[in-house]
Amino acid sequence: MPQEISITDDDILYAEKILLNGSNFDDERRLFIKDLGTLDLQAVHGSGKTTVLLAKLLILERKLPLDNGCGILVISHTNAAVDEIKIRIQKYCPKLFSYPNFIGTIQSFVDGFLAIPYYAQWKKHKPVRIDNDIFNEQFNHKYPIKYRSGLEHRFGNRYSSFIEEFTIVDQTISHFYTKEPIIIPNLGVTTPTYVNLVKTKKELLNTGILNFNDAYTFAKSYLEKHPQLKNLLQRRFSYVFIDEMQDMDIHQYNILENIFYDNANSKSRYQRIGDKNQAIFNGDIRFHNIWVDRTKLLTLNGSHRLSANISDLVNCFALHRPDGFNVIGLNRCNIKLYILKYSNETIKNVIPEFINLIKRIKDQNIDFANIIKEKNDNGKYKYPIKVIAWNTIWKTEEDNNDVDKIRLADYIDFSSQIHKINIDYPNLKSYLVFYDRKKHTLNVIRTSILNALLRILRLENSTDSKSRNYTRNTLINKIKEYSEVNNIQFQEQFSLNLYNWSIDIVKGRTSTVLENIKTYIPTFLKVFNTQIVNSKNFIESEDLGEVIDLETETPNTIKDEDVEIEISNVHASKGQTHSATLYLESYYYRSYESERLSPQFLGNPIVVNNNLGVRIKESARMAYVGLSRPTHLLCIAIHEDRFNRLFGELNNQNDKWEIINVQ
Ligand SMILES: Nc1ncnc2c1ncn2[C@@H]1O[C@H](COP(=O)(O)OP(=O)(O)OP(=O)(O)O)[C@@H](O)[C@H]1O
Repeated sequence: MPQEISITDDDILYAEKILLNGSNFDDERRLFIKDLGTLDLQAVHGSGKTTVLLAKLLILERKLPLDNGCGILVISHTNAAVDEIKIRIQKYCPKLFSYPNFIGTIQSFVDGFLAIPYYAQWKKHKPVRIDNDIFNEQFNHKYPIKYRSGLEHRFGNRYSSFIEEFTIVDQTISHFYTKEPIIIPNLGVTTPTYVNLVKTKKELLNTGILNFNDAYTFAKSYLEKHPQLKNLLQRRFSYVFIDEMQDMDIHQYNILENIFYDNANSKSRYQRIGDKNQAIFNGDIRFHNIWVDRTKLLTLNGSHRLSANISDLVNCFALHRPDGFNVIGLNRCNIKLYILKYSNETIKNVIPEFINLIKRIKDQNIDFANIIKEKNDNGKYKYPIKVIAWNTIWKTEEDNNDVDKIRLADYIDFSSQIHKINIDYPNLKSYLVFYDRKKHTLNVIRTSILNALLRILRLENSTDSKSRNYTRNTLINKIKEYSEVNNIQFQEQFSLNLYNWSIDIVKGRTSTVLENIKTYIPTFLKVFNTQIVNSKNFIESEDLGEVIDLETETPNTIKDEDVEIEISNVHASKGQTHSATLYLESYYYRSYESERLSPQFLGNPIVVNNNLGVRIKESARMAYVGLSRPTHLLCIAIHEDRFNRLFGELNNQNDKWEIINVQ
């Protein structure tokens, strides 16, 4: 059994002083902080679940070292979440952040404690790399292109995930974790495509070029072959805390469960913390059924972040609604909820109107005026003002005139916001690596790829007299014309490629994209009656040379007098606390959040049953996360057509909402 530790009121007072700016933990939160047994904590948005975990860790630091060399394990999903823990408490916790304790991502835990030792035992050397990018680059390099094109054709968008999700079990292509055979339609196991797939994967495994999923394959095998390992890990880590549990994928969930719960036989105390309603990363609708609550389930219900107005609204979007579900907004701010009603003509005035509103409210509300100014030790705003949207995918030039597919880019003229990006990099790869990573839209990547294609055209100086003078727009027009003249779907495929490449780069699959673009270039050049001659070095060279590091450039912000706002997407705002948030409705799969969720905006809690569509569920989760960020001011931008059609019953006589017509 782990060493018994008791947490006193004095310990809690110590944590409050560091974390709470004069406030206190109430009984519900003290109950969790004091409890070191195996349990789940389901905590609603803004209830302070990160804060109570930090309190517990600050207190445990005072009790370290544990007896018998045992340690504490803290796991989160992303590096950003781990960094957040470090930023907030590392300076108070020198012991917690060193051996035998471990604080890191689920991937770093699995790599370090399971996959690498097992691989080293098997091969007598450590893996060369565990990294999707390098794996994909090497895979595409080794797997003959003639077979790859056939597979890409079969899998379409899913090709990259397929390459990362398979392993070899007895010469059979199988799922990396379940080890079940993967049936590839119309592909026999004796075909060269299949045989070479097996051969290439084996070669990479033997050399030690692994992807992230391979680490789970090895981890699982290690645990199966050495059952005593589980015991060793349980002894090593007496207390295990998993933050943002709802974001774990099923294989991550299972491996943790197997080691640290061990069918209730574990020596470790295992605490899982999260909010099922905020699962927007794994995108897995089944996840609600995967995370099975522990017998001991603690909850944090009140939201310290939200006011009653905001909380009452956000409650309506919660898909996971245990009996009596109701998030109480504990923040006493009484600012109304705002709708900014815009038209096609006034859409670009939505953000300026939001800025005006902030200025007005700050003149009337001293608390708001103070909170928007507050800064952290690192000089950044503690509670930033943000504009967020779900669909931040850049429109292609072709659908620019389609006013009914509104996305983030329609609300703001990015060309005036984005600083000059170098458009003359030394080689194709640089265009894929040095796009502006601070921007959360795909547009910057798409633009960078188009710039690279223009550069190739310039280098080729083809017989098409315009080649040297194309701009991104005229290039797209030329492709459109080519499709029409030849009566083929070239333009559609070109747009789809740009979209898929941009998405894959965001996901870190730069090497795969580079290979895909290289393969596509001859087809692209045919449009201009030319082929690769002068651009060969530009396409092949991979030396990134001395290029400015765009990571250090300023993020996407707009400053108007003393109001600074940041533009971002809903995913990136996860876990954040804003002082004011403007949520821009956006088009996704044939409709808008304001359409799919209009009953919820009007105050009706969502009813979860088997008839509830997948897109409605997705939209509800997105709205739940996005709308639950601000402490004070929540604005939602809705088009007047949708407002008039669906929100007619809201008007300014309402004591909760205020509707502003954007002029
Ligand atoms: N006990 C408390 N008293 C007062 N304020 C608190 C308390 N706990 C947390 N807060 C404040 O409430 C806000 C939200 O806290 P925190 O980020 O820990 O919540 P969370 O549950 O992790 O949020 P989410 O899951 O929605 O991202 C922060 O500004 C935090 O400082």
